[in-house]
Amino acid sequence: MTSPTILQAADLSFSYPDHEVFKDLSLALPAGVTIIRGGDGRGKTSLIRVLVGELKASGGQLAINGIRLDQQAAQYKQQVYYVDPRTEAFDQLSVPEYFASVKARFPAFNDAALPELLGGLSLTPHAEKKLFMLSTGSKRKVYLAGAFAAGAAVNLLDDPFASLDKSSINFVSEVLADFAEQSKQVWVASFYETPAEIAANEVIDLGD
Ligand SMILES: Nc1ncnc2c1ncn2[C@@H]1O[C@H](COP(=O)(O)OP(=O)(O)OP(=O)(O)O)[C@@H](O)[C@H]1O
Repeated sequence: MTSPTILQAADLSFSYPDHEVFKDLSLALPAGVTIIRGGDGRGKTSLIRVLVGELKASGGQLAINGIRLDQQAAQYKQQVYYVDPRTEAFDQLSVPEYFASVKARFPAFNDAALPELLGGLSLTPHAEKKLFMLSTGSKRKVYLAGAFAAGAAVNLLDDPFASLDKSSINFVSEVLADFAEQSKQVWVASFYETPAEIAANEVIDLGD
């Protein structure tokens, strides 16, 4: 039996004013883990931001659980967790305040998972700090922990191993291996090279 599609893209195209990034991309992503693979500048981040609804596609359609971005944008976006890893938007929040903000958006937020997530990502010593006090890697880990707890239907992780220590990479891989087995959430992660640690259900290859 094939799993039902959660995230659907039909003939999706995206261009910056001076060049085309991708054209007529069609996707039918079921629950589990999908990897976007591509070399430098191939469009991984742009594709993620189009799927989130932050960048407007130049053509095509997107739907999550049958809710179309062009018809019900707010309801579509409510189903998506994505944080630009470089954002400074949450810098003035403490780690618990950041998680509270995620919980306010995603009612299925799993508070009970936080201690294990913080431990697995070696964030426990930083658990009360404000985000601006954290290193790039620790901040990225807070956003990853937020994703893992949020319970969103679609989760987009841009280069999730970047700036992470080996033990956190192993932990993220284990968490994603668990999410590969469930039936309600799509996990899309972009990488320069498909990592051996991650068994993806689907791969979107943007080339080198
Ligand atoms: N705001 C922008 N305006 C114009 N071109 C852009 C813009 N942002 C990115 N680009 C270009 O679009 C292409 C795709 O960029 P994107 O960041 O999506 O690729 P990527 O695969 O995520 O790259 P990397 O792995 O280097 O982060 C690149 O050629 C990039 O230089």
